Amino acid sequence: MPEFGKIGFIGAGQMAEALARGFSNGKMIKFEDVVATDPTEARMKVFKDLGAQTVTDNKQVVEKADVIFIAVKPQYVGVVLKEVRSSLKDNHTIVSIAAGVTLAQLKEAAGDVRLVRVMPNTPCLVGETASAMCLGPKATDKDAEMVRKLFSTVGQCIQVDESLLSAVTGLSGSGPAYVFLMIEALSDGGVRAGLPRDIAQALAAQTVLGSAKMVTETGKHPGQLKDMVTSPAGTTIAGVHELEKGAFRSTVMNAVIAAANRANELSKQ
Ligand SMILES: NC(=O)C1=CN([C@@H]2O[C@H](COP(=O)(O)OP(=O)(O)OC[C@H]3O[C@@H](n4cnc5c(N)ncnc54)[C@H](OP(=O)(O)O)[C@@H]3O)[C@@H](O)[C@H]2O)C=CC1
Ligand SMILES: O=C(O)[C@@H]1CCC=N1
Repeated sequence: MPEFGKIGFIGAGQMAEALARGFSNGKMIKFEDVVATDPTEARMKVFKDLGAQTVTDNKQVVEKADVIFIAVKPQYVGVVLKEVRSSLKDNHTIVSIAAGVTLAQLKEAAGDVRLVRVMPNTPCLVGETASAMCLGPKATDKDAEMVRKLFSTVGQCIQVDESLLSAVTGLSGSGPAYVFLMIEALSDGGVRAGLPRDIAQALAAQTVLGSAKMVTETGKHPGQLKDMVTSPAGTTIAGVHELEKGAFRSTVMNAVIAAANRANELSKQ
């Protein structure tokens, strides 16, 4: 019996694939212990080609798996859980990654089963996810330990109160998209200044990676690290001044808040 039993994915889209590949790269699971389902044949093929078992009925995932990831869009979570409710047993742990769908809504649809909410992000594909989880009333310490262990192999997983999960969604759930925009914009800037595209993109990505590492490894405040780059009357302050004119920091803050608000709206649908 594998450590986590069989892992099921209801919904085999982008995030399910990122998780499954990440868990497999982190040697937490083998694809032969994964069972997945999705209405889109092309998505089933992705999982089949990776070595997972694919089934055509959501109930079959529940019958075959012990840990079941609900990885459909938020508006379908209730429908999917009601569909499989009668097949859920004591051995099952349900892990929903859907933005905005609350533990109370999950319980209403699935019944009083062991529920965990996780908000991951796509960098789990490269072992660098920033994720947060919260536990439903029936989830056990073992469930918490299992989910933490799974997600810790693909990055970080912190336990938070459910009231913070929309803020987590706005920051780290959606955050990779903001960072990708930043990398694209840095590359475009480099191209505008005369660099070939491939060199610009490599420099932009490595600059973001190295800067993030300086924050995590030195523990210094980002403002202090910014000051270390910024020579008096130098080049950097000229660039920083342009960003401040464009309200860079408040725009990024507003992006996080807009995404968190959207997660709260999804809870009300
Ligand atoms: N993408 C991300 O970065 C993150 C996503 N999430 C959450 O993950 C969930 C999935 O998002 P994402 O992977 O991006 O979305 P995708 O659309 O890529 O994946 C969802 C998949 O579920 C399938 N699906 C739809 N209805 C059903 C059903 N009744 N039974 C089984 N499968 C079904 C969809 O098929 P079809 O296309 O045919 O409808 C689709 O392939 C969402 O709830 C999102 O909030 C959380 C964190 C990060
Ligand atoms: O865009 C979304 O709704 C999902 C949730 C967090 C990241 N992607």
